[in-house]
Amino acid sequence: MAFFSKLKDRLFKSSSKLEEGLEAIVDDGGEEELIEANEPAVEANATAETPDPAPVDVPVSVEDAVPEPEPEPEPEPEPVAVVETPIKVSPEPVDALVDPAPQDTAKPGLLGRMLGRREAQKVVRRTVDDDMLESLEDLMITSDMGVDTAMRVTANISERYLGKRLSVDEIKAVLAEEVTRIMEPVAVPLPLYPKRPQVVLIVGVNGAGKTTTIGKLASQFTTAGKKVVIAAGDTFRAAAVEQLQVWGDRAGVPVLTAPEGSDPASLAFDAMTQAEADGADLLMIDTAGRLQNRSDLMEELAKIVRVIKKKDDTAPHNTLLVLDATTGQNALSQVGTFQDLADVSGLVMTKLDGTAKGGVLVALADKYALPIHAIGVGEQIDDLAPFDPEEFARALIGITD
Ligand SMILES: Nc1nc2c(ncn2[C@@H]2O[C@H](COP(=O)(O)OP(=O)(O)OP(=O)(O)O)[C@@H](O)[C@H]2O)c(=O)[nH]1
Repeated sequence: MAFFSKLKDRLFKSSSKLEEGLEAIVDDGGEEELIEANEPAVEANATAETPDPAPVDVPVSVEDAVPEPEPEPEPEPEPVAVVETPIKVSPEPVDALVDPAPQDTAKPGLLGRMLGRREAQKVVRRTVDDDMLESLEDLMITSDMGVDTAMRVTANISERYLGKRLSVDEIKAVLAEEVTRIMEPVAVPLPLYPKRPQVVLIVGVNGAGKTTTIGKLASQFTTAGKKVVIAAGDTFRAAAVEQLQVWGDRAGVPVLTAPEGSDPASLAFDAMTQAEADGADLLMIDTAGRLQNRSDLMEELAKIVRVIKKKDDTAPHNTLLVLDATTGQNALSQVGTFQDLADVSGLVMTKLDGTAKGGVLVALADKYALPIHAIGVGEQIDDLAPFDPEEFARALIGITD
């Protein structure tokens, strides 16, 4: 199955919520129209404003991302976007002006057919006015896209379409275009640097999906030919360490552990030593997610960073915050909290499958503009996908091909 339809199927809860809302908005005050097949609803110049889709994979350059104190002996670094490896989708153009799903078809009469008239279709359209825009704004807010985003998107729609008549499918296309535009700048694959080992610190609350994401990433990096080492930094929870070992086995990657209750910073230091000795390309360090005791966690993370820096003062090279999409608006506040605790460099959003809260990604992008490196769409090892803004927008809004 193509990944696009997979994501669409998995985001169905978000999309069906939006879809039902849009249908209700258009039905409320909309009127049925008979249109010629493929007749545009609004002037062609509206499409002229459609932005060109940005390239999906935009690796961050090494120079920009990691200040190197000494020049590397290697030739000019080539950032490798590991999350783009397994699945590649070609974005499809958003055609805002064609109503692709007629609800009914009226056959032309004999005379019409003899004169070669095209088939007419029935479609319900509603005039874009203040009431309609307000309903649209409310729908976006209840779909977790955030108040600011909802206001901005409806303002854009108002500017382009006020007074024009749009069908559900046409509004969906316009919305997908707007969401794509917001998401494009944050769609940045996890960068790989020539620095060995590249140290990736994984942070996030318990249950967000850190262990699973580390396992999935380790598998993808390994498939991409990278040597990976994992450090089980949540030393206070034996179950967490065991789970990480299970994922390490699945990915074929060694997991370094320390006795229960021992200092996570000391494990991080040992892991650095071993990763260096092994010539590992990547060291992924899991961390605890006990937000209940914030100051302890802050101290723990700060200490891990301090000892890592003793080995390599440019490390950690990435601090990934793993967020659970099912927590909706809570994911937003977690970003704020973890930005205070650690220097978050990018996000992975898990559990986008089977949630009606996928819209929170739009609010996150709009508010924090942090790179979204990948999304989790299931519990299996392959269920980590590159973040493709257009694909996401179409899946979120429920556009069918
Ligand atoms: N459906 C779905 N489930 C996921 C995804 N990612 C993780 N999970 C599930 O979420 C639960 C928690 O995942 P973990 O990886 O253990 O989360 P954690 O952050 O390491 O949690 P702690 O070990 O408690 O710190 C597990 O049951 C995972 O299978 C995803 O993308 N989709």
